[in-house]
Order: sequence, then structure tokens, then C-alpha cells
Amino acid sequence: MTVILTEPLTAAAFAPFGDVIELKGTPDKIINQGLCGRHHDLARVEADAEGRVGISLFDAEPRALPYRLEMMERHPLGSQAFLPLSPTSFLVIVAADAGDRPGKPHAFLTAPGQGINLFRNIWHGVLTPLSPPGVFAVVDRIGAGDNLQEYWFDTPYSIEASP
Ligand SMILES: NC(=O)N[C@@H](O)C(=O)O
Ligand code: NI
Repeated sequence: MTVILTEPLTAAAFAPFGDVIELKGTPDKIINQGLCGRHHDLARVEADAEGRVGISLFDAEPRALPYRLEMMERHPLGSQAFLPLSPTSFLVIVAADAGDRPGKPHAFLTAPGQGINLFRNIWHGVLTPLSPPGVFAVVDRIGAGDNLQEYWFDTPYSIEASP
């Protein structure tokens, strides 16, 4: 198996694939009589005209490193955001398109509290928590039609922690 080493999630490194959702140093606006900071418009949420955007909860089983990556998927009709409901780190695997299949994957480790938004039609691994509880709010496209394309690798990758 080809080994992919994890790397820390940063907005710059993730920019081709999506948005990193996290508190900024300074809020965009102070609201609620000065008792709340609004960190505004952190992600580009997309859906086709026939769909709509909805919020779901995912309760996912934690995985462990080294992680066997057998499949990646993408959603041609909309974006998909994952917001952890607990301050845990999770694994975010993404890849550029290489002709209707994923190119070489990147494996990002989030910092506790970071969330992500995958742009529409970006190849990614499924939600992969690394510790319990694996409960996430998910903001993605709801509607009829086929919004899931999977690609199963002939030879899995092994996602491993950087030394
Ligand atoms: N299938 C589904 O709803 N979840 C995946 O899209 C995922 O990225 O986890
Ligand atoms: Ni997905």
C-alpha cells in the first residue's frame, strides 16, 4: 500500500478543497448587547437549483491510524460541511480530480474545534473521527437526484501519522 502521511489542517493548504471553519482572532461583529462575537460567513455552502441546504447530525464510529483508505467520494450537486459537536480532532482526506477519479490524497488532521466545508464535487474520504464522541453537525445538499459518486481504489492507501 502507498503511505500518505497526515498534515495539520490549515486554511491555506485546504483552500483548493474547501473552507476551514474556526474562530478567528477577532470577531467580525460584536452582537447581542456586546455579549457575543459573530464570526461571519466562514464557508461557501452550495446546492443546485433543484436542491436545498439542510442540517443533519452524524454519529460516526471513531477510526484509528494507520487508516486504510479504500474509497473516496464526491457530491456533484452540493457542498458538505462537518462541524464537530465536541472539541475532538478528526481526519479529513481530500484529493483533486484526476479524470473522474481522485488524484493523490491529502490527509489533514484538524485541530480540536476546527470544522470543515467541502466545496461541491470535491473528492473526499467519508467522515472520519479519531476519538469519541463522533457526533457532528452536517450541512449539505438535500433533495432528489444522485448526489454521490464513489471511487474504490484497486489498492488501498495507508494513512499514517507523521513522525
Ligand atoms: N454519505 C454521507 O451522507 N456521508 C458522506 O457524504 C460523508 O462524506 O461522510
Ligand atoms: Ni461526503
